Amino acid sequence: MISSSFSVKENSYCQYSKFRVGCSLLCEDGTIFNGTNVENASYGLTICAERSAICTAVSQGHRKFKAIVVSRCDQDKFTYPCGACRQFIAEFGLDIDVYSTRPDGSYERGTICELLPFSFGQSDVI
Ligand SMILES: O=c1ccn([C@H]2C[C@H](O)[C@@H](CO)O2)c(=O)[nH]1
Ligand SMILES: [Zn+2]
Repeated sequence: MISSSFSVKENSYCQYSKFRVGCSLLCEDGTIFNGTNVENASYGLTICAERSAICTAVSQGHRKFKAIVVSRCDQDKFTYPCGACRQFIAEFGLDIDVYSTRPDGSYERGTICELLPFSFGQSDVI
């Protein structure tokens, strides 16, 4: 998962920010989907790597996810998904593990519930 997120990061389309992000999403059945950030000249249309991977997985009929691994740029620090992506991940389960990596392969982990406490979700609207 970590190495595949590193690899897919190279496909990042990020000519505006130059901030390359790669993401690997593990489904409960073991299938892995990858995603990168895809930027746009109309900046606000940019989609993050996390949402890109989730949309790919859902489009292929997968909805049950165990973990998501995110690798960003080549910075030597751990960073976590933006607020929009946290909300997007939480839609599919508050127990999903979120891993943040560093270029040396080290990682930190937290559940989406820890990253997005008091979240708004399906039970609030259905
Ligand atoms: O969780 C995040 C946060 C940012 N980005 C992307 C969006 C944009 O292309 C670049 C800089 O914000 O990083 C992601 O892919 N995931
Ligand atoms: Zn995001």
